[in-house]
Amino acid sequence: VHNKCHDEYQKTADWLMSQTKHRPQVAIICGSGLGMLADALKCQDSFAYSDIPGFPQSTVQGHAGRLVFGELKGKSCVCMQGRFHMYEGHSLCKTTFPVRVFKLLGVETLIVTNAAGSLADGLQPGDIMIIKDHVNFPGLVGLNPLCGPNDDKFGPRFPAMSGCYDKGLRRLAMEIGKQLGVAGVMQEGVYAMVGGPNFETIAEARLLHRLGVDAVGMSTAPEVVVATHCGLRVFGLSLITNKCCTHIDSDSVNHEGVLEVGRLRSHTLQQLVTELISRMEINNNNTSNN
Ligand SMILES: O=P(O)(O)O[C@H]1O[C@H](CO)[C@@H](O)[C@H]1O
Ligand SMILES: Nc1nc2[nH]cnc2c(=O)[nH]1
Repeated sequence: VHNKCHDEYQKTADWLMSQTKHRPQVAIICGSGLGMLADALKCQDSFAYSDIPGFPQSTVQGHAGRLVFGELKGKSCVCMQGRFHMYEGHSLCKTTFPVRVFKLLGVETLIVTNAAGSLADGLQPGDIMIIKDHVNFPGLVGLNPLCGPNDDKFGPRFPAMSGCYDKGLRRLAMEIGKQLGVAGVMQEGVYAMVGGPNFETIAEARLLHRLGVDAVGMSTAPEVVVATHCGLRVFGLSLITNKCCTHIDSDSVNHEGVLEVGRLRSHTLQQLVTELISRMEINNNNTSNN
């Protein structure tokens, strides 16, 4: 466990607030190949992760490594073009570092996106799965970013995780999907995080299928756990980039294919996320700073 102290998050948040006038209400974490979600932001201020004090570095192709602030339909946003994964060798505390920084910046709502493999018969590559719940496999065996001394300033020792994906935002997203004419490729499902970096064996994919998992990836759950712990409202979506290999004659998965599906669906995802942000209500009752 490599816990960070409150001051380290605060230092990064203070530095960012000294560099930009934006005071974001919504944060977006872009999944593999989904960095274009930041392109919709107006009046951008952007920072390379390597220039931000305390920030880890992105090492995965398809994750640019840039934090972008900007306005979207009257709401102030911050967008991570590139996330951190456990398999890159980061501690879970590092992979989730930005989430607590967002909290200190005054963010109320976190939107997490990812690329994921499908285990459900009804989920095809190109489909969008609204995450209704997750199975945090590393977390179940103690690889949890909240391990170690609890920081009561962020949240309780034993936070509830039932209902961590906001029901109202899920409903709103499905409604927007209908209006955009993409409801046919959208459905809710359960996301499971595995450690990676290898894709699943056939036996592992079959096991996940039998456990009721709809889509699998190597991220997201730790970010959502940390966000829920500190009281952020969370919305999550998976872009289904491939079917998991459940038979010896299934097509095998590769990262280039994952990124390609992201490119093909970029426009739809951008529309969906933009509309969601535009129509979500913000309470403005976050008193963590400014
Ligand atoms: O979860 P994101 O970052 O979207 O990326 C997913 O895609 C990569 C594999 O192609 C893995 O990193 C997996 O987690
Ligand atoms: N673990 C895992 N992660 C993914 N990310 C994108 N596709 C996949 C997949 O099939 N399995």
